[in-house]
Amino acid sequence: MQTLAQNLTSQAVDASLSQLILTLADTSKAISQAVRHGALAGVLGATEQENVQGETQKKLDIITNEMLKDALKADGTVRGLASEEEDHVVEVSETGQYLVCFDPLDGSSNIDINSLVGTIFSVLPAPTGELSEASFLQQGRAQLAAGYVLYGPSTMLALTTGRGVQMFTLNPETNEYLLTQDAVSISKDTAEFAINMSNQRFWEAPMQTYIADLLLGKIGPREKSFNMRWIAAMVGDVHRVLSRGGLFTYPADNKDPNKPFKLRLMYEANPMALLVEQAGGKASTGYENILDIQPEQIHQRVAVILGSANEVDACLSYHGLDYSQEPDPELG
Ligand SMILES: O=P(O)(O)OC[C@H]1O[C@](O)(COP(=O)(O)O)[C@@H](O)[C@@H]1O
Ligand SMILES: [Mg+2]
Ligand SMILES: [Mg+2]
Repeated sequence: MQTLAQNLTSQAVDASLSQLILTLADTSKAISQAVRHGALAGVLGATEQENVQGETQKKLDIITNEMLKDALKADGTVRGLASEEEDHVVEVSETGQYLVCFDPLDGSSNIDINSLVGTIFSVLPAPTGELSEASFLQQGRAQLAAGYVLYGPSTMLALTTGRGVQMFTLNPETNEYLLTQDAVSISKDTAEFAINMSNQRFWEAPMQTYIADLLLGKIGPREKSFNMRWIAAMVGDVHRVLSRGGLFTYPADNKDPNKPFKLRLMYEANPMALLVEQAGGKASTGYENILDIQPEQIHQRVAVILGSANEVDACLSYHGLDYSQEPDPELG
């Protein structure tokens, strides 16, 4: 089995980008250890602090953020970073070529129940000139690499550098990531969906109707039964979608009018959308392709609908969009 380093070489990934990916991977091994020790290391539980988004930070949110920041500062290829747990962008090295956006620990509410959590990252090219928040506001299509590490029964890394999606499993004996799945491909069709059903009454009408039709199963317009899953960690839900297909959505809701969306564009939606597209799936807000969004803020939130291509199309058709048809050449 190929190691991560061998795989990057065989894919002819640029040397400095490979170095950055290996740094992220090495840090995830240390995070995996910290997560694994759990209550033994006293790392569970919340702190008194809130992040810029008003969410109480867990101890592990802060620990993992510091681990990634320290590693990226030492790496030498990074110009700046943006993190869920940092109010502002952080300048790293004047000579760095890359910007890294990350969610150091996704699925924070799962920490204290010993359930799935992960790290999500996105790598963008660093524009020349002074570093500011504006340097980061690039469309998801500009990402040079994206991936996540899932700290589950085994620790797994899913990665894309724009050459499909590869999955690596951390060998606990050698502490090395080994390629366990190449050319990951999401099935076009699925009978499984993931949504937080407790928000149902707050969704927009198209999502209400779409989910109601899924729940009707064989006796409804879809004429097929669907199963539902919800891990409460995007990283776990997207891993399932990449592994066996499915539709994952965190749609717009009006529970809190000041916060219509939950997931963050720069370090949750964009990297996951690139992985999903590279595996043959689709990722949309319901109204536009996630990778085409022009970001306005580093902590901006978006609606997310992603997964098996035909099922995402089915969901979009309820939003008045039909992406499954080829464009009409007559209409130009
Ligand atoms: O609390 P809910 O509605 O189940 O939301 C779960 C969602 O929130 C998140 O946990 C947000 O991520 P963080 O834990 O990094 O804040 C997603 O991973 C997940 O899909
Ligand atoms: Mg998250
Ligand atoms: Mg997080």
